[in-house]
Amino acid sequence: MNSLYWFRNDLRLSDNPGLCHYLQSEALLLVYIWPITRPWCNVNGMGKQRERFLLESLQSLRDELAELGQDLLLVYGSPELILPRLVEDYSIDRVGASRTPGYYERTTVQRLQSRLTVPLALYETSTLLDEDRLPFELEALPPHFTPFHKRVKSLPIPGPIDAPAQLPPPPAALFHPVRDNGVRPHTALPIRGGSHSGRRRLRRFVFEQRDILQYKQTRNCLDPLTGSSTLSPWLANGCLSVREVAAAIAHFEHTETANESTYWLSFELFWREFFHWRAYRDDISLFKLSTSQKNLHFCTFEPRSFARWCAGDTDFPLVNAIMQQLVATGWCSNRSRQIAASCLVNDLCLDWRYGAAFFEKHLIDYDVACNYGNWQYLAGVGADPRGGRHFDIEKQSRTYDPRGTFTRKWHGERPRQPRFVTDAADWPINDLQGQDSEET
Ligand SMILES: Cc1cc2nc3c(=O)[nH]c(=O)nc-3n(C[C@H](O)[C@H](O)[C@H](O)COP(=O)(O)OP(=O)(O)OC[C@H]3O[C@@H](n4cnc5c(N)ncnc54)[C@H](O)[C@@H]3O)c2cc1C
Repeated sequence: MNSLYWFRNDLRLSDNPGLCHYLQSEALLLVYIWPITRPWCNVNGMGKQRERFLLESLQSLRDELAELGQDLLLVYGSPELILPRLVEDYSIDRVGASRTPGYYERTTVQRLQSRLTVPLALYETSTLLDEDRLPFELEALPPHFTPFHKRVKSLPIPGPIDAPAQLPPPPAALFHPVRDNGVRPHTALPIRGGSHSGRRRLRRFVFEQRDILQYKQTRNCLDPLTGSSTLSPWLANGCLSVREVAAAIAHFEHTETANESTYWLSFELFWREFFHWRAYRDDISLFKLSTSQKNLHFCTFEPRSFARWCAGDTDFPLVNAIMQQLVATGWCSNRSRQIAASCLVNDLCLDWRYGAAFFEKHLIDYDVACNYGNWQYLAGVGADPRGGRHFDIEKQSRTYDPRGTFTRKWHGERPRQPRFVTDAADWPINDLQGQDSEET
């Protein structure tokens, strides 16, 4: 039997339950389809750092596959057009892929299913628990994190499965090298995509430097690699599985020590879990401005405010520094994301989705469920029982950047600008007043 496995957000060999279903095939075609980024909320394309991290993750997967005599076919286009063609060209009998949240992702799979002449199976590869292990139907998912966590926190999490020792050979196909986009990691975040780097970071954070023991105290640090785990880029691209991270924490707690911090890191993994299941359940409403009459979100779209926020040129030096860090490195801390998001929603009164789209473009850890779920939460239209969070940016600066080191490092101080500017050429006020008008 010939099989095709379509890698999506599961760019790894170890703990990949989807791939494991195809080890007995006669020939196995492994495919990755470059994500199509659609223009949305004045944002288009993928940021250079996000693209770089993804390309490195693909190269690393390809290197791992080469050791097992396999390769990865990297293609560009729509899955629903590409995969049926590959099925025909390579006489494929069955197709497998990981299940991923997201409305476009789901509708793409639906269209693909209607075009394929062979069965398509989807596997859960990105959550701690499988859907059939949840103690409720997805439709009855608790509305907020706390009741969700109470119901799932004691359930056994399946251990990660080993990488296959062998893979069936690929069919005779033309495999192209993974391109290099010429971008290097920023010196402030010198990390690379791929399972090897992800596992190294996990080992260091948990077992070697044992930073996990102070995580609860340091997690709000604005710099990467020194406060929080900074595992998100590998988790989001699937270079690391969330079960591998959970297993490493459990092993550390079992063999070394458990404290509030080790508990807190697992706790954060459940936030990720919650947002993933919410994204599956909420589908397209994850992208709606407001999800009910109760949480109608009043906002405007003032292009200049949005442009200033994106460029890190607002009247809030800390927000400017965060935005500079985000674009330069592709990452910013959870605290920074909350501050920047609150600024966009509450101080600039913009539609939260514009901010989410900008994050989507740049984050090397972009994850549709975590990004849109957290933005909804911040804007008070999602899973937050308190409804909307307005951060006092001055207070946040005093607490999290008391000496202004972070703000200076990322050039957050900008000359203040008038709140509204009117270009006399576009809006000749003097004309309206009947002064200085030129006869035409
Ligand atoms: C507006 C906004 C947008 C966000 N967008 C994303 C995104 O696109 N991708 C993404 O992975 N995370 C997102 N987050 C969640 C969180 O900010 C990042 O997961 C975290 O900053 C990653 O750094 P870390 O790995 O050092 O996290 P740690 O604090 O070390 O946490 C460990 C892991 O737990 C998970 N986690 C932690 N906090 C959250 C959270 N609030 N929600 C969901 N999962 C969490 C992540 O997988 C993270 O890697 C967003 C948060 C906000 C407020």
